[in-house]
Amino acid sequence: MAHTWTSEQLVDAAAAIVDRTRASTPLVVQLTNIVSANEQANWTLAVGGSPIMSLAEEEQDTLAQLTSSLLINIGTIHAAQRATIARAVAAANAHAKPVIFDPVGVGATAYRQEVAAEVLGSKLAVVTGNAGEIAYLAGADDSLSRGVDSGRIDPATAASVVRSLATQLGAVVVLHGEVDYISDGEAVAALSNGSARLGELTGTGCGLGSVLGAYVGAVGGRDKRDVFAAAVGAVLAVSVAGELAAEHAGPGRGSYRVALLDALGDVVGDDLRSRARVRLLV
Ligand SMILES: Nc1ncnc2c1ncn2[C@@H]1O[C@H](COP(=O)(O)OP(=O)(O)O)[C@@H](O)[C@H]1O
Ligand SMILES: Cc1ncsc1CCOP(=O)(O)O
Repeated sequence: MAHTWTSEQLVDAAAAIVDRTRASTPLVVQLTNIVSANEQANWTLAVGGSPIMSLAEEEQDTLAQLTSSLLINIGTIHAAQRATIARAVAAANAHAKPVIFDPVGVGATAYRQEVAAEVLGSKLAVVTGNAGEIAYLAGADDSLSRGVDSGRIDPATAASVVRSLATQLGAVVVLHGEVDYISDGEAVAALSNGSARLGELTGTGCGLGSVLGAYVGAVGGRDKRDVFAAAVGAVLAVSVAGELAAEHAGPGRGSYRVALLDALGDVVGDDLRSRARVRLLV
């Protein structure tokens, strides 16, 4: 079925979600890695969400009832977390809470691939990753996957990979990088905001996962059109904050990291309306 978005409508819907999230404070349960967790909690707060990081399998049923969304990130996956993830995803599905999955480094090891396959067997609202991670899940090209950093991907391949993976999973798929590609299986949006300085920091892709958690939590996750707009909003919020931070920060990466958090805390819908560079490819 053909979608009915224009790029202006999509940016406007995304901008409204940025503002709505600040008014609604969605709770985002996050099972994530030990590298990025603190940054992710702060990014969630910065965009108006409420983070709770969790490690215990025993509390997942209760958290699933309370939460607006669940973020799963396998960046430092281990056996106990694997069991916790299985319980959390099952509980979120049972309570119809949207699940965002970030398969960090999935191309790197067979163990990550086993865990990712388990998560992909559940109902997911959004799958988000860099070119290597998304290409691996789509079965596109092994050579793109290397550790937790992005591989290069050409635009036509990126567009077709996100669309086919979105159709296959029944989820919105985000491929982030210098240009970001987002699809709900029908539309494919290419977003070219951002700053090369985002590449100076680890955990920006993970932080994007937390922003996705907040925005998808704010819209509820039932309507694919809303989830698509929320995903576009999350990528734009991070990318536009990345641009604003680059305009103010000192030359060191520590300064950029702080300026980025500040900018993310200040981003409002009108910043997206004035700065978004969004093209609908399909
Ligand atoms: N060279 C770049 N130019 C513009 N935006 C970028 C660039 N690299 C990354 N981004 C933005 O940074 C955010 C995080 O993406 P990325 O750097 O791919 O994450 P990761 O930490 O997984 O490598 C995304 O919103 C993306 O749009
Ligand atoms: C360095 C590292 N190692 C395991 S998880 C992680 C952080 C990855 O963050 P991102 O996926 O945002 O680059």
